[in-house]
Amino acid sequence: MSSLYEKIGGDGAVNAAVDIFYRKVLKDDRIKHFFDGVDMDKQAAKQKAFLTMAFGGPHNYTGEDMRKGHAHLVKNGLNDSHFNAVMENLGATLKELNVPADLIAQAAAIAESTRNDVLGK
Ligand code: HEM
Repeated sequence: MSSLYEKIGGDGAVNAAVDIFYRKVLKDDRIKHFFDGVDMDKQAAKQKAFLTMAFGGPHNYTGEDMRKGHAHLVKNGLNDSHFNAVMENLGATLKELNVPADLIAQAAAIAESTRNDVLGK
């Protein structure tokens, strides 16, 4: 037992979290419009990538990738308030899965570390 990713439950936990997290995001009036026209089924790999990153698991994304991947959203107004909403949904998802609070805080800190890249700052 070492990384946060393993402590949270590895690949199995990511799969469980993906469904709950995206159901929340797509219901959230503050941010759902950013996902208009994004085929969420085809996005399965990307959804998993998001959560794997937040859990500190193995992924191949750099900060530059996050910048490029969200640049079109920033052009459409993506800002801190939307980032905060995603963080809220992430925390609520992990809580629902009974992830201990200290691990939720660690996942939040990792997701938070991508803020400037995601928002193109
Ligand atoms: C918490 C930090 C975030 C992380 C770690 C993250 C991670 C990712 C990753 C890994 C992808 C896939 C990139 C690719 O392979 O092309 C992605 C795509 C996407 N993200 Fe994020 N993201 C974050 C924040 C946000 C926020 C705040 C929003 C909007 C409210 C958002 C909306 C999207 C959308 C709509 C896509 C799909 C873009 C497309 O394919 O057109 N993300 N994100």
